[in-house]
Amino acid sequence: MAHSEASPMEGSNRILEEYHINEVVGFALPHPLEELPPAFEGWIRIAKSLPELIDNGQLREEVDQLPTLSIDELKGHRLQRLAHLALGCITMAYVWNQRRDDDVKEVLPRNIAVPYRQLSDKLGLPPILSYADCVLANWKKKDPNGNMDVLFTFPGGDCGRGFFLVSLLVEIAASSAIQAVPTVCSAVQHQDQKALEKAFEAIAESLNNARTYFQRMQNFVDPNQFFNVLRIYLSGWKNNPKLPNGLLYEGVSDTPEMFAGGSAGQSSIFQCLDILLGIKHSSGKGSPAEFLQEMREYMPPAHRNFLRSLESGPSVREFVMSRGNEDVRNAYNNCVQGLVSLRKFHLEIVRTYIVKPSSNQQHGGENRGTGGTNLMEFLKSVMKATENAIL
Ligand code: HEM
Ligand SMILES: N#Cc1ccc(NC(=O)NCc2cnc3scc(C#CC4CC4)n23)cc1
Repeated sequence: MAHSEASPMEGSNRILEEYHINEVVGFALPHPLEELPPAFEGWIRIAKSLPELIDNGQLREEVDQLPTLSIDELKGHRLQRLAHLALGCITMAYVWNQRRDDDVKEVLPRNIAVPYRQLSDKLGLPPILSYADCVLANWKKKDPNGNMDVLFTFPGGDCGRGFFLVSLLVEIAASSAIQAVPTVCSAVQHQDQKALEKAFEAIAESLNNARTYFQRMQNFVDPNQFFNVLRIYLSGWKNNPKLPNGLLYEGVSDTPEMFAGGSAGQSSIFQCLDILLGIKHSSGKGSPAEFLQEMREYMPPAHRNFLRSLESGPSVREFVMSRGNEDVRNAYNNCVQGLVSLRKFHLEIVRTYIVKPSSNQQHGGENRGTGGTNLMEFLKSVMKATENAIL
């Protein structure tokens, strides 16, 4: 990671800003916009009404009647992120509609496919709803005392709101761990044991705090609504038997294309901490490491580059193992333990929200993760690899 000569804290803020990482909300988009220019009101109107339009069977008709708009008027990162989020939500609703297997659309009409691909290319994001869209950019301050709400959601009652907002709160709580990353790198570079111990302590505290937000999921999200409704709208068209060839983006390409469904493997927080702490996931064909690497392509480019820059720096873990004093080793282990306990709790959540509801289904089929892997094996492997990093 590039180092500035300024003081570690000032330098670290400047380094993080360069990678579009905010000191308050971390990888989340600070102050997302809520409105598009008047010409685009149709996109916002439809995206804001997906549950109603799907329920009364009007969604696809409304989308088909949209004019094909030029995105030239959509200036600036925030406006483009809002438009990308709105079109992502409309795309998922248009493809999956009322969730019946015989009701899937294999062609996305040109009036949204063309601007959606143009915005995706501008932003370096995939033309499918991603974590960067519906968690990191899908929020607003509801009132002056800081209550938040989502901008868009899907059928399933308050399930989408709870799922996206709790994830955002975890991201924001864990952002103070990211603030400490440049300080860790600088302390290793200067072999400053005390500074390194303090930075690790800040990371461990941040992860423990993030876990308390994680626990709110059970208050806000109903497992059956999540599994039977919301999950369908987050599904992608890569290795998905419901869209075996992928989705045809009319007016963009002549052949259908495959893109993976939304995944929190697209969360930069966890991947960043894995890299910093030297946690290696099992690799090889179809492995967790391969899946997580692929999910980086679905992140905003600046965040993808931050992870790459972190990977190219000196190994923090090597330094702790070879030169760290006992306090540094303990502080390092507390950070790893913080990630282990988050991932153990997450496994419990997945049992409640996926394994149990899916066993209530007739076919009781294998729980497919995004990207077609068996998700429990994936998550257990990721948790075990974290546990194995304890010194
Ligand atoms: C109802 C709640 C949740 C369910 C059912 C759930 C389910 C899953 C599943 C199935 C995966 C496997 C990969 C994928 O398909 O994305 C996954 C991965 C992941 N989830 Fe969740 N999740 C939930 C809540 C959360 C929350 C609140 C967070 C915190 C931001 C989170 C963070 C992650 C991360 C970081 C991964 C990638 C694997 C890892 O780094 O451990 N999840 N989750
Ligand atoms: N059966 C089944 C089955 C059920 C769920 C999944 N995967 C899944 O929901 N991934 C997303 C995810 C995981 N953890 C978290 S926190 C925030 C998000 C999000 C998001 C938006 C979509 C981008 N996520 C796989 C299989």
